[in-house]
Amino acid sequence: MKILLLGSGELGKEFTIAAQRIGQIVIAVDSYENAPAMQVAHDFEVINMLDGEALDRVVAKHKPDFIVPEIEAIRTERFYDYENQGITVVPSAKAANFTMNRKAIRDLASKELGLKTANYRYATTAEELQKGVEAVGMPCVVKPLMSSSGKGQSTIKTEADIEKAWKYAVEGSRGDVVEVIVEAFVKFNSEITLLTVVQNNNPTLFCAPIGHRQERGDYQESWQPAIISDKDLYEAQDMAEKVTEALGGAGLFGVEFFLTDDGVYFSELSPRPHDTGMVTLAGTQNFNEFELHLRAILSLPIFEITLEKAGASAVILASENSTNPTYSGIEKIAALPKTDFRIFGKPTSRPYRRMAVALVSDTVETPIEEVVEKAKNAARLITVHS
Ligand SMILES: Nc1ncnc2c1ncn2[C@@H]1O[C@H](COP(=O)(O)OP(=O)(O)OP(=O)(O)O)[C@@H](O)[C@H]1O
Ligand SMILES: NCC(=O)N[C@@H]1O[C@H](COP(=O)([O-])[O-])[C@@H](O)[C@H]1O
Ligand SMILES: [Mg+2]
Repeated sequence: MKILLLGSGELGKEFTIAAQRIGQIVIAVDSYENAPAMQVAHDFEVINMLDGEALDRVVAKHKPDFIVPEIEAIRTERFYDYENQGITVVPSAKAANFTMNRKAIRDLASKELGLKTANYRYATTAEELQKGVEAVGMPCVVKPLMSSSGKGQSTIKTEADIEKAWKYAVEGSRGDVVEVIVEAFVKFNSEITLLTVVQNNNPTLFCAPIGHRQERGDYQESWQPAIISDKDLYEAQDMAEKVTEALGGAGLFGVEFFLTDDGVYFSELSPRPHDTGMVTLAGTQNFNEFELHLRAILSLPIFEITLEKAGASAVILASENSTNPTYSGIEKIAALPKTDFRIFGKPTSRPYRRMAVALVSDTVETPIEEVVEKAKNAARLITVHS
């Protein structure tokens, strides 16, 4: 089968490797040359994926069987057309289109499906944001409707923050829409990603929940399994099933939840492998999240997902701009037991750009905090130089 991968970062690279291993053809697309997945794909294209005509050209040229989005910033409206042409858009044109825009997915989850979410409003001007803040109360979180990895996201604690939050969100917005969502701050005890695998002819399966910690809206460490109550787990699974069913198609979704004293809140979801799911690269499961995504897409039956180990991942970020990033400390991390790492091979760095990840695993009985601590210490051994 021929797969057109739209987005070629670290997640796409691992997906491509999984696909290559079982003889699939991958054409990797991104906005810059030598992106991680391009380094391991059969062929590549460099285009602006928000440009519908450029997308049409690439689709017409390669005639893929599958289109697999790897990022959100894509002219996803075109996907409905590709579906009509007989191409399978993963997981579905609707899933990719709805999750690209926080408004579409939030209204679907909250209004249509009745899932519990933070109270929220939308705003297209600083004045509307002021009204939104009054409605949801402070503290609250502001995010551009189109952004990811925490870009343009900030927390409003006092009146004085409103104007700043508006400007920051508009600057951090990636699409052509100048609109933000303002959400009540959820005082969560922890947050999880529930990797949910929707299969074409078989039941939906759930991975063991993944816990994670975020800074600046971007993940720093993730671990599996997250220790949560059965009640919270069933609530999360039920919500994940409802939202993935409404979006349609087959594939792996990363469904994000906040766990609070008054139950589970739905946050958002990725209709594709999730960054926090990189912990599965530590060998925590019989199949990692990329293999699961691939199998579900190809309609290869997945009999079960088993938790084989406890694991943790910790990110390794760049601190400076560079067009030739290099790495030190690899021999140190390599010397550690039960430890592995990935260097993504990004051709350039900028402050806070995720360049690599440390992976640690241990027996399922090991206290998960210990595994996380080891992953953090391992990550500190690698330095990105400019
Ligand atoms: N309403 C909220 N209350 C409390 N914390 C929040 C809220 N919204 C977001 N956060 C924090 O910010 C993080 C990032 O938010 P969110 O997942 O919405 O951003 P994102 O830009 O879509 O990130 P990604 O694309 O990496 O998933 C959350 O995981 C959580 O830690
Ligand atoms: N939270 C979404 C996420 O983790 N996406 C992953 O990061 C890449 C972009 O990285 P970059 O900004 O360093 O190019 C994306 O291509 C994807 O692999
Ligand atoms: Mg998120």
